[in-house]
Amino acid sequence: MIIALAADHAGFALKDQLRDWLGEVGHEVLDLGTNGPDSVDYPRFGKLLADTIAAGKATRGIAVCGSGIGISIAVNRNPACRCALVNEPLSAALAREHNDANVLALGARLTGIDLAKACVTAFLDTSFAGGRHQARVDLLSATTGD
Ligand SMILES: O=C(CO)[C@H](O)[C@H](O)[C@H](O)COP(=O)(O)O
Repeated sequence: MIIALAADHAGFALKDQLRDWLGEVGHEVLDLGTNGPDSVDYPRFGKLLADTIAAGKATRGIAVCGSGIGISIAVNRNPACRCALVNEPLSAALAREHNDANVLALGARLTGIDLAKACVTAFLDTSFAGGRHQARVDLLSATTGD
């Protein structure tokens, strides 16, 4: 499984820590930037991550900005992505189990590295439950949603 990561200037340090840790524990990672503190626009990096998922170049994504809000909105504009903004691991697990989320969003100004790692672990280790949840996820992909 290839995991793509993207962040803005507020999220790049946490993104880099997660990238290095994921690599150390054996995951294949794709770092889409940004790679420094210079101010950038989260919609560009959210779109880059979403396009990467939509193109099949990665099967999971991690998106980081200051709060996680802006970049999660950006990722979710692509219908190929179901991006969940979380700040604790149970939500990360439920995002997989119920929503088949393929992108996790984190807020670097709100979530420290240990909590972020716990969220990422739950996100990567939890399977989609299917069943009644499949029809609901299918509705998310439908044009009108009804
Ligand atoms: O999108 C956000 C807020 O919803 C993110 O937290 C951004 O990282 C933040 O807006 C960036 O703010 P800055 O003052 O330009 O560093």
